[in-house]
Parts: sequence; structure tokens; C-alpha cells
Amino acid sequence: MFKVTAASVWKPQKSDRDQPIPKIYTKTGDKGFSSTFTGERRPKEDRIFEALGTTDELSSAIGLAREFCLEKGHTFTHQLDKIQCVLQDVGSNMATPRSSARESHIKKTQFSSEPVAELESWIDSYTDELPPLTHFILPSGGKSSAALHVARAVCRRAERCVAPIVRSGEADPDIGKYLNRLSDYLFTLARYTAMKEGNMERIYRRPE
Ligand SMILES: Nc1ncnc2c1ncn2[C@@H]1O[C@H](COP(=O)(O)OP(=O)(O)OP(=O)(O)O)[C@@H](O)[C@H]1O
Repeated sequence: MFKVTAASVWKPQKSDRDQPIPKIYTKTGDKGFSSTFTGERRPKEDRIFEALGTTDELSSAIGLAREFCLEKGHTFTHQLDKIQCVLQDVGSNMATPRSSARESHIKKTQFSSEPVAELESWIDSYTDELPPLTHFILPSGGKSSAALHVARAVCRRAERCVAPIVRSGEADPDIGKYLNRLSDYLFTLARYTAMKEGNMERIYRRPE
């Protein structure tokens, strides 16, 4: 069974006690090669694994920010849950290069534009509540807000990794749009979180 990333391991587990539970390590990656969803073996430094790994880092950064937000009682954490699930779908889409995918692979890993529209509606509703931006702000505003800024910066790196894969036609253009919109969402949410917690956002001042 294909696993999107090592950190999101899923292996079938039989309830039947006679069947051994498969081990997490198959050792098939020990020589520095791994598999796409379509069964191709590629070196681990291939751009697909680079993009999958960066998307995994992004989900992990969001997971940490979510924990800080939960501690503060923020009510928007269900959005972060949903985003982490959508990022799994982004990974599945990238791990299924169109050049070697069968119709059934493509169907199973299709990415729709609906999550992009959802992010836009969330961004718009936070923006309505925020004061307009008049300065460059620095990642700040308390732990939840600063952690969301870290996630935003990782998101932009994921976007840079995904761009050439989308451009080559190997992945769905909507995953590029999703990551582009996601960094705007994380920026806006970081500001909203600072405001809700009553924390100052530090602004850029030219160093004397
Ligand atoms: N270092 C990596 N960074 C990002 N994605 C990876 C990496 N290694 C593998 N992958 C992708 O994540 C999936 C799950 O990772 P996993 O660690 O199980 O692969 P593996 O190294 O090939 O196998 P094993 O760890 O069992 O030897 C792989 O099928 C591959 O698509």
C-alpha cells in the first residue's frame, strides 16, 4: 500500500490475529530509491519526494501551530484540521505523476478546486475583521501567531517545490493554487490570532 510520507504511514492491519501485522519498515528505501503511487522507482532526491517531504513539513508546522491555538481556546482549529487532510490529498496528487498514471490512479487522486474556494472564503472573513495593513509586519504576536508564520514560510517553500511539477503537467494545477492561497490564509490567520489574543504585532523599522 502506498504511503504519502514516512510521517503519515498507513499500512493495512488485519483484525485476524493469525495474520501478522506488517512492519512499518519495508527496507525497500534503504538504497536511496523510493516509489511513486504509480509504482515508478525514483531516487529519493527526485523533485517529487522533495515536494512530498516539504508538504509533510508544512503539515507538521501547521500541526504545531494548531496545538498552540488549541491551548489558547481559538475556535478556528477545525480549519487547520481540514487543511492537514487536504495536504494529504495534495501529496497523493503529486505522488501520482500523470506520465505514468493509469486512469484509475488519476481518478483516485484527483484534486478539485473546492478547497481553494474554501480558503478564499476563510481569508475574506478574517480580513473583514482586521485593521488594514499599513506596515510590513514581522513574524510575532504571541506563540500561536508566530507558529502560524513559521507554517506560512514553510508553505511558500512547498509552493516553490511544487511549481515545477505542476508546470511540467505531472500534477494538477489546483494544488499550486491551493498552496499559493494557503500562505495567504496562514498570514491572515496569524494576524487574526494576534489580534484575538490582544498581542502586538511588531512592525519593520529600518535598523539605525
Ligand atoms: N525521504 C523522503 N522524503 C519524502 N518522501 C519520501 C521519502 N522517502 C520516501 N518517500 C515517499 O513516501 C512514501 C512512504 O515513505 P517510506 O519511508 O515508507 O518509503 P521507503 O523509504 O521507500 O520505504 P521504507 O522506509 O519502508 O524502506 C514512499 O512511498 C515515497 O513515495
